[in-house]
Amino acid sequence: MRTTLQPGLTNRLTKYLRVTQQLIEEGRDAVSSKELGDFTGINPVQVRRDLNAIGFSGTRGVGYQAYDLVEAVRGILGLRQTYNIALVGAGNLGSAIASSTILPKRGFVIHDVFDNDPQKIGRTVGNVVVKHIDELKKSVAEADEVIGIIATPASAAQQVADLMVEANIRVILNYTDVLLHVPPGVTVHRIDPTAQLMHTLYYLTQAETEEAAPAT
Ligand SMILES: NC(=O)c1ccc[n+]([C@@H]2O[C@H](COP(=O)([O-])OP(=O)(O)OC[C@H]3O[C@@H](n4cnc5c(N)ncnc54)[C@H](O)[C@@H]3O)[C@@H](O)[C@H]2O)c1
Repeated sequence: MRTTLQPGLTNRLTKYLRVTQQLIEEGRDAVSSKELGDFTGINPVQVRRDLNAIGFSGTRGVGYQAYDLVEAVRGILGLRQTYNIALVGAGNLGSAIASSTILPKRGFVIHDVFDNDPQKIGRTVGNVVVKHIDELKKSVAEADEVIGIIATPASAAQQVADLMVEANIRVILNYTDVLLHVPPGVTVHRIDPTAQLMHTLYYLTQAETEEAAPAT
Protein backbone atom coordinates (compact mmCIF):
# COMPACT_ATOMS: atom_id res chain seq x y z
CA MET A 1 0.00 0.00 0.00
CA ARG A 2 1.25 3.48 -0.87
CA THR A 3 1.92 5.98 1.92
CA THR A 4 -0.31 9.05 1.81
CA LEU A 5 1.84 12.13 1.29
CA GLN A 6 1.01 15.65 2.42
CA PRO A 7 -0.13 17.73 -0.60
CA GLY A 8 2.72 20.22 0.02
CA LEU A 9 5.31 17.43 -0.14
CA THR A 10 3.72 15.93 -3.26
CA ASN A 11 3.82 19.32 -4.91
CA ARG A 12 7.50 19.87 -4.04
CA LEU A 13 8.49 16.35 -5.13
CA THR A 14 6.85 16.98 -8.48
CA LYS A 15 8.97 20.11 -8.88
CA TYR A 16 12.19 18.25 -7.98
CA LEU A 17 11.23 15.57 -10.49
CA ARG A 18 10.73 18.09 -13.30
CA VAL A 19 14.01 19.87 -12.62
CA THR A 20 15.97 16.62 -12.32
CA GLN A 21 14.47 15.25 -15.56
CA GLN A 22 15.43 18.49 -17.28
CA LEU A 23 18.99 18.32 -15.95
CA ILE A 24 19.30 14.69 -17.10
CA GLU A 25 18.21 15.80 -20.58
CA GLU A 26 21.01 18.38 -20.40
CA GLY A 27 23.48 15.57 -19.73
CA ARG A 28 23.80 15.68 -15.97
CA ASP A 29 24.28 12.63 -13.73
CA ALA A 30 23.99 14.32 -10.34
CA VAL A 31 22.06 17.21 -8.86
CA SER A 32 22.61 19.13 -5.62
CA SER A 33 20.01 20.32 -3.14
CA LYS A 34 21.16 23.87 -3.89
CA GLU A 35 20.38 23.45 -7.60
CA LEU A 36 17.03 21.86 -6.85
CA GLY A 37 16.39 24.77 -4.51
CA ASP A 38 17.47 27.41 -7.04
CA PHE A 39 15.35 26.01 -9.87
CA THR A 40 12.24 25.40 -7.78
CA GLY A 41 12.39 28.39 -5.46
CA ILE A 42 12.41 26.01 -2.45
CA ASN A 43 14.93 26.39 0.35
CA PRO A 44 17.73 23.76 -0.02
CA VAL A 45 17.24 22.79 3.62
CA GLN A 46 13.63 21.94 2.80
CA VAL A 47 14.81 20.04 -0.30
CA ARG A 48 17.14 17.87 1.83
CA ARG A 49 14.41 17.37 4.44
CA ASP A 50 11.90 16.26 1.78
CA LEU A 51 14.30 13.85 0.10
CA ASN A 52 15.29 12.46 3.48
CA ALA A 53 11.63 11.98 4.29
CA ILE A 54 11.24 9.70 1.27
CA GLY A 55 14.38 7.80 2.27
CA PHE A 56 16.61 9.27 -0.42
CA SER A 57 20.05 10.51 0.44
CA GLY A 58 22.84 12.18 -1.46
CA THR A 59 26.61 12.21 -1.21
CA ARG A 60 28.39 15.22 0.23
CA GLY A 61 30.18 17.12 -2.53
CA VAL A 62 28.45 15.12 -5.29
CA GLY A 63 24.75 15.57 -4.62
CA TYR A 64 21.98 13.18 -5.54
CA GLN A 65 22.26 10.62 -8.35
CA ALA A 66 19.85 12.10 -10.88
CA TYR A 67 18.45 8.86 -12.39
CA ASP A 68 17.98 7.26 -8.99
CA LEU A 69 16.27 10.40 -7.74
CA VAL A 70 13.83 10.37 -10.68
CA GLU A 71 13.04 6.70 -10.10
CA ALA A 72 12.62 7.20 -6.35
CA VAL A 73 10.28 10.16 -6.76
CA ARG A 74 8.29 8.48 -9.53
CA GLY A 75 7.93 5.43 -7.29
CA ILE A 76 6.81 7.48 -4.29
CA LEU A 77 4.30 9.42 -6.42
CA GLY A 78 3.11 6.14 -7.94
CA LEU A 79 3.74 7.39 -11.48
CA ARG A 80 3.65 4.95 -14.35
CA GLN A 81 6.34 5.05 -17.03
CA THR A 82 3.84 6.34 -19.59
CA TYR A 83 0.37 7.82 -19.58
CA ASN A 84 -1.90 7.93 -22.61
CA ILE A 85 -3.78 11.18 -22.95
CA ALA A 86 -7.01 12.08 -24.73
CA LEU A 87 -6.92 15.64 -26.10
CA VAL A 88 -10.11 17.37 -27.20
CA GLY A 89 -9.86 20.35 -29.54
CA ALA A 90 -7.58 20.19 -32.57
CA GLY A 91 -7.33 23.96 -32.97
CA ASN A 92 -4.32 26.23 -32.44
CA LEU A 93 -3.63 25.19 -28.87
CA GLY A 94 -4.56 21.52 -29.26
CA SER A 95 -2.31 21.18 -32.32
CA ALA A 96 0.59 22.78 -30.45
CA ILE A 97 0.13 20.43 -27.47
CA ALA A 98 -0.16 17.38 -29.75
CA SER A 99 3.07 18.40 -31.51
CA SER A 100 5.01 18.89 -28.27
CA THR A 101 8.22 16.88 -28.09
CA ILE A 102 8.56 17.51 -24.35
CA LEU A 103 5.48 15.57 -23.24
CA PRO A 104 6.54 12.15 -24.60
CA LYS A 105 10.01 12.60 -23.07
CA ARG A 106 8.27 12.88 -19.69
CA GLY A 107 6.07 9.84 -20.31
CA PHE A 108 2.91 11.70 -21.44
CA VAL A 109 1.67 10.44 -24.79
CA ILE A 110 -1.05 12.30 -26.68
CA HIS A 111 -2.62 9.09 -27.89
CA ASP A 112 -5.90 10.45 -29.26
CA VAL A 113 -7.09 13.84 -30.47
CA PHE A 114 -10.79 14.57 -30.89
CA ASP A 115 -12.75 17.36 -32.51
CA ASN A 116 -16.30 17.94 -33.75
CA ASP A 117 -15.38 19.93 -36.85
CA PRO A 118 -15.72 17.71 -39.96
CA GLN A 119 -12.91 19.73 -41.58
CA LYS A 120 -10.47 18.63 -38.88
CA ILE A 121 -11.45 14.99 -38.53
CA GLY A 122 -9.01 12.73 -40.39
CA ARG A 123 -6.26 15.38 -40.37
CA THR A 124 -3.00 14.73 -38.55
CA VAL A 125 -1.84 16.83 -35.61
CA GLY A 126 1.52 15.85 -34.18
CA ASN A 127 1.54 12.16 -35.07
CA VAL A 128 -2.12 11.62 -34.35
CA VAL A 129 -5.09 11.44 -36.70
CA VAL A 130 -7.99 13.53 -35.38
CA LYS A 131 -11.05 11.48 -34.49
CA HIS A 132 -14.67 12.54 -34.08
CA ILE A 133 -15.60 13.41 -30.51
CA ASP A 134 -18.27 10.68 -30.62
CA GLU A 135 -15.45 8.12 -30.60
CA LEU A 136 -14.03 9.41 -27.32
CA LYS A 137 -15.54 6.87 -24.93
CA LYS A 138 -14.52 3.83 -27.00
CA SER A 139 -10.99 5.14 -27.73
CA VAL A 140 -10.34 6.12 -24.12
CA ALA A 141 -11.23 2.62 -22.94
CA GLU A 142 -9.12 0.96 -25.62
CA ALA A 143 -6.01 3.04 -24.89
CA ASP A 144 -6.51 3.15 -21.10
CA GLU A 145 -6.44 6.95 -21.07
CA VAL A 146 -6.79 8.35 -17.56
CA ILE A 147 -5.83 11.93 -18.46
CA GLY A 148 -7.86 14.30 -20.62
CA ILE A 149 -6.92 17.71 -21.98
CA ILE A 150 -9.60 20.25 -22.92
CA ALA A 151 -8.51 22.72 -25.60
CA THR A 152 -11.92 23.69 -26.98
CA PRO A 153 -13.70 27.04 -26.83
CA ALA A 154 -15.03 27.76 -23.34
CA SER A 155 -18.62 27.16 -24.50
CA ALA A 156 -17.87 23.45 -25.12
CA ALA A 157 -15.73 22.78 -22.05
CA GLN A 158 -18.36 21.45 -19.61
CA GLN A 159 -19.91 19.21 -22.23
CA VAL A 160 -16.47 17.80 -23.08
CA ALA A 161 -15.65 17.34 -19.39
CA ASP A 162 -18.90 15.39 -18.93
CA LEU A 163 -17.94 13.10 -21.82
CA MET A 164 -14.49 12.59 -20.28
CA VAL A 165 -15.98 11.72 -16.89
CA GLU A 166 -18.37 9.28 -18.53
CA ALA A 167 -15.38 7.70 -20.29
CA ASN A 168 -13.72 7.19 -16.89
CA ILE A 169 -11.03 9.84 -17.27
CA ARG A 170 -9.83 10.75 -13.79
CA VAL A 171 -7.55 13.77 -14.38
CA ILE A 172 -8.60 16.70 -16.57
CA LEU A 173 -6.30 19.47 -17.68
CA ASN A 174 -8.56 22.37 -18.54
CA TYR A 175 -7.08 25.10 -20.73
CA THR A 176 -10.32 27.07 -20.96
CA ASP A 177 -11.30 29.66 -18.38
CA VAL A 178 -14.46 27.75 -17.37
CA LEU A 179 -14.84 26.44 -13.81
CA LEU A 180 -15.77 22.84 -14.47
CA HIS A 181 -18.14 20.73 -12.39
CA VAL A 182 -16.95 17.16 -11.96
CA PRO A 183 -17.90 14.39 -9.51
CA PRO A 184 -15.66 13.42 -6.56
CA GLY A 185 -12.72 11.29 -7.64
CA VAL A 186 -12.05 13.40 -10.73
CA THR A 187 -9.37 16.07 -10.50
CA VAL A 188 -9.39 19.18 -12.64
CA HIS A 189 -6.26 21.28 -13.15
CA ARG A 190 -6.94 24.60 -14.75
CA ILE A 191 -4.05 25.99 -16.77
CA ASP A 192 -4.38 29.67 -16.13
CA PRO A 193 -1.49 31.92 -17.15
CA THR A 194 -3.13 34.92 -15.45
CA ALA A 195 -3.02 33.11 -12.09
CA GLN A 196 0.70 32.49 -12.57
CA LEU A 197 1.26 36.13 -13.47
CA MET A 198 -0.71 37.32 -10.43
CA HIS A 199 1.30 34.97 -8.22
CA THR A 200 4.58 36.28 -9.66
CA LEU A 201 3.46 39.89 -9.44
CA TYR A 202 2.56 39.41 -5.78
CA TYR A 203 6.19 38.50 -4.99
CA LEU A 204 7.49 41.33 -7.18
CA THR A 205 5.28 43.85 -5.37
CA GLN A 206 6.35 42.43 -2.01
CA ALA A 207 10.04 42.71 -2.90
CA GLU A 208 9.53 46.32 -4.06
CA THR A 209 7.66 47.17 -0.86
CA GLU A 210 10.47 45.68 1.25
CA GLU A 211 13.10 47.64 -0.73
CA ALA A 212 11.14 50.87 -0.29
CA ALA A 213 10.59 50.36 3.47
CA PRO A 214 13.11 52.21 5.70
CA ALA A 215 15.52 49.86 7.49
CA THR A 216 14.64 49.32 11.18
N1 LIG B 1 -4.62 28.42 -20.69
C1 LIG B 1 -3.84 28.81 -21.69
O1 LIG B 1 -2.63 28.99 -21.55
C2 LIG B 1 -4.47 29.02 -23.02
C3 LIG B 1 -3.72 29.49 -24.10
C4 LIG B 1 -4.35 29.60 -25.35
C5 LIG B 1 -5.70 29.25 -25.49
N2 LIG B 1 -6.40 28.85 -24.40
C6 LIG B 1 -7.80 28.41 -24.51
O2 LIG B 1 -7.77 27.14 -25.17
C7 LIG B 1 -8.95 26.97 -25.91
C8 LIG B 1 -8.59 26.63 -27.35
O3 LIG B 1 -7.94 27.75 -27.97
P1 LIG B 1 -7.55 27.67 -29.52
O4 LIG B 1 -6.89 28.96 -29.85
O5 LIG B 1 -6.85 26.41 -29.80
O6 LIG B 1 -9.02 27.64 -30.21
P2 LIG B 1 -9.40 27.07 -31.64
O7 LIG B 1 -10.69 27.72 -31.97
O8 LIG B 1 -8.25 27.20 -32.57
O9 LIG B 1 -9.62 25.51 -31.38
C9 LIG B 1 -10.72 24.97 -30.69
C10 LIG B 1 -11.04 23.61 -31.29
O10 LIG B 1 -12.06 23.01 -30.51
C11 LIG B 1 -12.97 22.37 -31.40
N3 LIG B 1 -14.27 22.17 -30.74
C12 LIG B 1 -15.23 23.09 -30.48
N4 LIG B 1 -16.26 22.53 -29.85
C13 LIG B 1 -15.96 21.22 -29.70
C14 LIG B 1 -16.64 20.11 -29.13
N5 LIG B 1 -17.85 20.23 -28.55
N6 LIG B 1 -16.04 18.90 -29.16
C15 LIG B 1 -14.82 18.75 -29.73
N7 LIG B 1 -14.13 19.77 -30.29
C16 LIG B 1 -14.69 20.98 -30.28
C17 LIG B 1 -13.02 23.29 -32.61
O11 LIG B 1 -13.53 22.65 -33.76
C18 LIG B 1 -11.57 23.69 -32.72
O12 LIG B 1 -10.85 22.80 -33.55
C19 LIG B 1 -9.75 28.26 -25.77
O13 LIG B 1 -10.72 28.04 -24.76
C20 LIG B 1 -8.72 29.27 -25.36
O14 LIG B 1 -9.27 30.33 -24.60
C21 LIG B 1 -5.80 28.71 -23.20
